[in-house]
Amino acid sequence: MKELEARYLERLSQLYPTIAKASTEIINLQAILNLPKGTEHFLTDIHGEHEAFSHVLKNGSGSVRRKIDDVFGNTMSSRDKQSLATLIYYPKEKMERIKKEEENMEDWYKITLYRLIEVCKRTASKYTRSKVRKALPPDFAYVIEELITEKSEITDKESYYNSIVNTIIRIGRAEKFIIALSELIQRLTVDHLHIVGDIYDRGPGPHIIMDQLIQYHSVDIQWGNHDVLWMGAAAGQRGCIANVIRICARYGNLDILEDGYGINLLPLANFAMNTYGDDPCTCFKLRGEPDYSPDEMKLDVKMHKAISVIQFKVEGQIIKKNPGFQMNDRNLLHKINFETGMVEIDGKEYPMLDRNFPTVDPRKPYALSAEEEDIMERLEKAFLHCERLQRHMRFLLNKGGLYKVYNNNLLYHGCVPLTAEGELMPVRIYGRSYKGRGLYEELESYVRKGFYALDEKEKERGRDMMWYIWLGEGSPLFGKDKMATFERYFLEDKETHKEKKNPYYSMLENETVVNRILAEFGLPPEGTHIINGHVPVKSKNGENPIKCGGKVMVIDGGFSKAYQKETGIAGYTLIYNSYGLILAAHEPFESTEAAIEKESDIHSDSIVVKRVVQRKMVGDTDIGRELKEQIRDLETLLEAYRSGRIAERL
Ligand SMILES: O=P(O)(O)OC[C@H]1O[C@](O)(COP(=O)(O)O)[C@@H](O)[C@@H]1O
Ligand SMILES: [Mn+2]
Repeated sequence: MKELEARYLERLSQLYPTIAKASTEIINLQAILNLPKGTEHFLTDIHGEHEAFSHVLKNGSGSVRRKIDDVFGNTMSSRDKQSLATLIYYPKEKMERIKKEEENMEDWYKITLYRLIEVCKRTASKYTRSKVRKALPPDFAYVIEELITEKSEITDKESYYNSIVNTIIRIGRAEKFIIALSELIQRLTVDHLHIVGDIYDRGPGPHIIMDQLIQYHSVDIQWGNHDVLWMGAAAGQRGCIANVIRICARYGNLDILEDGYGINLLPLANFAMNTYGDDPCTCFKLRGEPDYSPDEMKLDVKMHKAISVIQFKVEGQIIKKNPGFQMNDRNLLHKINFETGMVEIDGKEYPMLDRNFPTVDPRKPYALSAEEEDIMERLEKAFLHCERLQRHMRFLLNKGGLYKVYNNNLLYHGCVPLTAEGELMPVRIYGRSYKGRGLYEELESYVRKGFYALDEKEKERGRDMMWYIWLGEGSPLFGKDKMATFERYFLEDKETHKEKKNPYYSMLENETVVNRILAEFGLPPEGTHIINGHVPVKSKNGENPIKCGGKVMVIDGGFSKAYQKETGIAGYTLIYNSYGLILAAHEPFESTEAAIEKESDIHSDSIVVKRVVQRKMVGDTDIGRELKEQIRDLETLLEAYRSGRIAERL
């Protein structure tokens, strides 16, 4: 041990070779510990709605607006504040409009620059100089630093300031400078972003969201069931591929695959036209309001049906291959009587709403036809070899996981599967039983194996496990007894469509249970929270996202347009700044266009869930803990220098 410590100190002394250098670093780190904690932003269930996502990212769920309020208080009208906020969110677009209306642009530039610099000063004051410097846009780094740093030596600050601003305007750089300042404010307002799952499916732009996340300065992701579905598809798992395409078809979003990811769907389209040419495919009507011509609509519903039938077949094969999944009862194709058009489910007979299954051989209902097989082979290759998709999935793998413990909060997308008694529910994974945190970790390791395992068998298990995570009863990301896709397409009886939620969801007011979950993940019962998404909060029915006196927050972002329309669901996002936790309730997002034009902000209401007694500092956070460790190590090094154990490297 002593030897290890000596070696470690030697290494450290290479980085801090003198007493002076080690001391400076200790002082710097100590200074960081005493700064206010950075703002964390939590978003979930974005479901491909890239415009709404982008807006919430820009407004920091109300954080930018709060900064403006802090700086200008009563000295600015609410309208002006909103205009300034909109400018900060959409500087380029907003200025285009202003230029058309404003008569004296020079005055406008002056006032605006002054205002932006004030907001910028306030947002930057929470951080060290070095951190702010790293965030500065290179073109304006020097001048911004000048403007946002207090200059006690300069007595006539106003004229110093004015001369800089006048020069910027005179040489025609005002617009670029306004854009740079606005983006800097956005960048500094939120220090770290958490995405609590479900970036993909239902909306039109998940690939755009992924690109934005890759650019974002600091983010972690807790995978949602839809994200793992896409990961499985990218890994070449056929059940996942079929589901991904089915959901894209269902929402009129096949463009995501064709244009976004360059996956060729022509073979599927041809096959669908040939096979279901005269079939009205009434069970496969689209959801949402895709911008389609009647012909496009016709083609899409046929593709929707074609891929759904393929899905039921390949899923049947996966279920047979993996008896451990215990999903035999989800295999329903062999329960259809193709002559009478009845299907038997749980001992009851139901009439099928669709009776046209030209590719299903009643003797071998789960076998793909030769054409279907050919399509799946091509799709598998296309998913595996799509560069953009693979890049997006690698990002999910690198920045994400199934859960995260961060600054005393436990984050996951769905739930921790529980028994009816509120105990951790054991789930069998390839012959062994896991629960709670162990279950999470085992499943996550299989997801990674699905991409990286050398052993082909393990890799295949990993891939199949991704499909299971999407819809399995024991999946913490799904948290329901079954996914009733078959019933929802083919049976009229709504009772059969019901998917029963895991007992977890009805026990969130039970403090003993909640503490049990927290303890399972190594967290104490006090000062900690569970943050999850996945279940839309039906505010119309009086549902509340805050449970267990504020210990649990279910913050489905409610971004999904199709869901908003049907149930009046409100979305929630969460902010955790140095003063506490703030829940933001959102109204439906109309469009980026409206946000700029009408200056409407979808963030409507802020509910303070928890206000800390003492402002939280970096020293109180996880990073603070690491910094304190570094300080301790450096102090040991200092001691070694001073006692002569290690010589300075002068
Ligand atoms: O309404 P849709 O898009 O058909 O999806 C319904 C399906 O989505 C699920 O709710 C899963 O998606 P979520 O993770 O967004 O809840 C299934 O349980 C359900 O069968
Ligand atoms: Mn989900």
